[in-house]
Amino acid sequence: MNIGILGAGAFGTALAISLAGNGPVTLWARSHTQAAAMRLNRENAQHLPGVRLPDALSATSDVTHLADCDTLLLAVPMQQLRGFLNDHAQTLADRVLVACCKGIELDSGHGPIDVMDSALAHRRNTLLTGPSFAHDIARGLPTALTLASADDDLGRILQQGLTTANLRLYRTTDVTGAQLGGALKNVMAIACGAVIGAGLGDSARAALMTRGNAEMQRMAIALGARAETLAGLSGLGDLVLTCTSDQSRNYRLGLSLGRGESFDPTVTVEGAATARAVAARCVDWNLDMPITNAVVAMLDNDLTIHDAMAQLLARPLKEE
Ligand SMILES: NC(=O)C1=CN([C@@H]2O[C@H](COP(=O)(O)OP(=O)(O)OC[C@H]3O[C@@H](n4cnc5c(N)ncnc54)[C@H](O)[C@@H]3O)[C@@H](O)[C@H]2O)C=CC1
Ligand SMILES: O=C(CO)COP(=O)(O)O
Repeated sequence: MNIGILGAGAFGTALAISLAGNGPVTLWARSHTQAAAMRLNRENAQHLPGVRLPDALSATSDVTHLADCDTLLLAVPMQQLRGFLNDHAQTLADRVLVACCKGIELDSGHGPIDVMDSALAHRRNTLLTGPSFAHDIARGLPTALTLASADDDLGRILQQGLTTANLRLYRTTDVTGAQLGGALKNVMAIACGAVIGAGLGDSARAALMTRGNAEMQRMAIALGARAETLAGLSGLGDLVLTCTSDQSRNYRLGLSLGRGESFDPTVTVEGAATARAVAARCVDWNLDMPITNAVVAMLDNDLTIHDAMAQLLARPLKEE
């Protein structure tokens, strides 16, 4: 497998570092300056400082250097994915594509594979998702991820080719479940960060994670996912990681909301747009998504975390 990775942020770079242990990998950055600095300094100083880029990793900003790559990993943020696909349709044509982003597109309500399926003519579109912080992967720490492909034969090939010394891949054909698990856990991480930031305690966080998991399952199953996918790495696994670690940017945004502090708007926080994308559609989908709606209200400054918790606690009592 000849692998190229497009998007030289934290995640794309971390995956490139790990995959370079298997053989040559090309990492494409849209910025000439960034690619040149990575070649010169053997470091992605902007997104992954302090980690040496291995010799088997070639950094470039020239898409023609991807000509020999049969498999392309796309590591750009979710809301940029469609524009990126349109800009690079020629480069991406006839390759196996692996989206590495997590989220739901605001304009369409679609996840990464759905966006690729609608934007590109071909259908070899897959997704790599699951609990993994870029810094952990880049430092060679053990990580398990989910490779989602509707075509199981393709899934097996990718599972084999993208497994590395520290990345263990499981696979699923439930692309809907994998997309939604990875997207929705970020919304729950914002909520959990807000609870901890406001000093509401670990018990409240455990309640939110569990009810958040129920909310994720409800939506995913309504949209055709399998319940076991949501109980796997791409759902529960990533929910646990992201709701409990301040390595997570979504969780850190939540912490800031809970503390009444500002948050750097240039940081990639996928859960904010995803929460809005879901909240805008959950009435049409006939879905009860109280935590997601509370997150949107907090992001819009319509609710404090204390009011949001009071509202959630005051909901009608029900069976678990
Ligand atoms: N950082 C992490 O630990 C993990 C991130 N992810 C997912 O990976 C995706 C990317 O996140 P990060 O790499 O962390 O973000 P980042 O903020 O570190 O980097 C994003 C990169 O995308 C590039 N980019 C943005 N728009 C582009 C465009 N139109 N064309 C070309 N390049 C473009 C930026 O220049 C930047 O290099 C997100 O969906 C995130 O949820 C998934 C698992 C772990
Ligand atoms: O997806 C991630 C961990 O699996 C990364 O989380 P953040 O985007 O919140 O940093």
